[in-house]
Amino acid sequence: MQFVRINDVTIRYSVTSENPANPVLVLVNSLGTDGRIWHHVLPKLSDDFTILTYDKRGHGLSDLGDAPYSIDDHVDDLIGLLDHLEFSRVVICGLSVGGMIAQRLYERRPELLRGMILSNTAHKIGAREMWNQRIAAVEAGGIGSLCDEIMSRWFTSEFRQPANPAYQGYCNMLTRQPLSGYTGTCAAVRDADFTASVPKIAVPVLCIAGEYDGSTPPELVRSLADLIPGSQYKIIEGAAHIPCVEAPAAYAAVIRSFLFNDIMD
Ligand SMILES: O=C(O)CC1=CCC(=O)O1
Repeated sequence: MQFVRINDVTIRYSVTSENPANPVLVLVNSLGTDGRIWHHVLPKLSDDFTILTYDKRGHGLSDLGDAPYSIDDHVDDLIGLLDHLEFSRVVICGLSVGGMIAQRLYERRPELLRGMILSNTAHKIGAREMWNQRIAAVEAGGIGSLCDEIMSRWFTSEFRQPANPAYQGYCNMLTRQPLSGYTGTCAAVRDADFTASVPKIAVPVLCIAGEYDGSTPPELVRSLADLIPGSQYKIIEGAAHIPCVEAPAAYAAVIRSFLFNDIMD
């Protein structure tokens, strides 16, 4: 685990097995989570890829910075982190708002990317009013007041059992995120719309949906894939919004297949 100061914000990051011969895969976490969501996926991919994970600003051990944020604030941090590590021509895998960060990174700095995995995400997620209501509810009652509702979209009912300690752990992860980091990123998602820019993406793209995803349902992810020429679309069965937690083997397998068949020469 390492830390770097970027744009006056301390960012926590981690890089696996830095073998210069391996392609770099950058994993970008979702709203209300931090880089630990990738824990079960890393061992399945790290023999063949150098993997960068980090905590977006306002999440995990990274600083808050000045909330609310825009997607560009998150993209500035990621560009700073890639520059710091001297990584370029990476494959990015962004989950949910992480996928929006990926879409905007491509728009701003396409030369940094050789491929994209847009996971449980879309060109536009949710209506402005929905995000404003969520921000107001969290400001009034804390993130915990929405925990059950949010978890019902993140995980299947099989996972959401009180006897499942992992379920409790991810509730803790959500509710322990800094309030303004969470609401600040809600504002970034609210204000983002990449409908016009994603048809211009000209690197290989894999769009991943979770069968039971209540936040970015399969038909929404499919509509993103339909906008991107030549993109692939895969559904992870038996998972919801966070398949890297609920179905890490299936998730790593579709990523591996895409990387080996469509990215690496
Ligand atoms: O918490 C949610 O509703 C799901 C979500 C939307 C954007 C994101 O990153 O997560």
